[in-house]
Amino acid sequence: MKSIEQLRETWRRDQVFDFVQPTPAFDKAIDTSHGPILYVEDVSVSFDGFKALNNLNLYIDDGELRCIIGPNGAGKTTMMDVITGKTKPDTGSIWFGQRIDLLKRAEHEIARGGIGRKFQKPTIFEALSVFENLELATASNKKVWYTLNHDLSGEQRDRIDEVLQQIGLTEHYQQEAGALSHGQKQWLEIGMLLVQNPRVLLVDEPVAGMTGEEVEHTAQLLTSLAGRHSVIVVEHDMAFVRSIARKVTVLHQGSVLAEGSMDQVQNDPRVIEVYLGE
Ligand SMILES: Nc1ncnc2c1ncn2[C@@H]1O[C@H](COP(=O)(O)OP(=O)(O)OP(=O)(O)O)[C@@H](O)[C@H]1O
Repeated sequence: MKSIEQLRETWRRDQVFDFVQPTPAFDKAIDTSHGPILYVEDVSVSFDGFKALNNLNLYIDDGELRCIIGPNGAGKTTMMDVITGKTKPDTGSIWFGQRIDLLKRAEHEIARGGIGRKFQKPTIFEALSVFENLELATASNKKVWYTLNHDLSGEQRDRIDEVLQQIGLTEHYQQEAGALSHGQKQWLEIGMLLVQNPRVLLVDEPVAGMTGEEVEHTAQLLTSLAGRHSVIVVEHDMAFVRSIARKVTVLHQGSVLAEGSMDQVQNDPRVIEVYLGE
């Protein structure tokens, strides 16, 4: 008969109870060989008969930085809600690469599977240090059981150091998060997503309330993330969008009204009409 010690060695918690099974990583299944990492096709969402999304079609290429603009009520938030699984559309399909059907996945699976979302209001732990916040965010990755029961691995520590550099908070790593400036809190929250190595990052109004210097830093940060991640930025601040934009999508009444460079969309008569009529 095996001793308790021997049993412990062979016992795998994640194989005992279904409910502690870690979410399977999507990584290997994400097929971007045709270019896009996200396919949003013919997606409609109605609230009490009102169409917040109306046959929306949107394709995001792997590694691109896309800005999404549009007047109030255009459907930008609802678009992020359907991609992240918060809202299930009435019709249409959403694929992560060519093989993962996001409509069959729950919100937490999508988050852990590689689609990170940064809400407007930071949700950092104010009483913890910058480093501890990043450490906790690391723990919510796919190996959650492992991470909660072990010290950080060298690889995780290296990733946190790398992210601290990216978000410009290396010198503040011991500082209490609550004492950071508004901009630094926003970067920390982006960092908390980055330590989980998301393939896609959705960022909602990242520069609202920031100082000019903070806006500039945020522009550098988001542009530096493209390539390794696909970044979707929803923003009202046109000067900021202009400073980072490669391709811009204009939403209006739940559909794509125009798409192209910032100059192209700003000179599009349909876009001008929609914004002037706001
Ligand atoms: N849960 C809901 N119930 C009812 N109506 C909703 C709901 N969520 C959104 N809507 C409506 O759907 C439309 C699109 O809303 P959405 O928040 O997606 O637009 P938005 O482009 O993000 O706007 P804003 O720029 O003002 O944040 C709006 O008219 C909104 O009132």
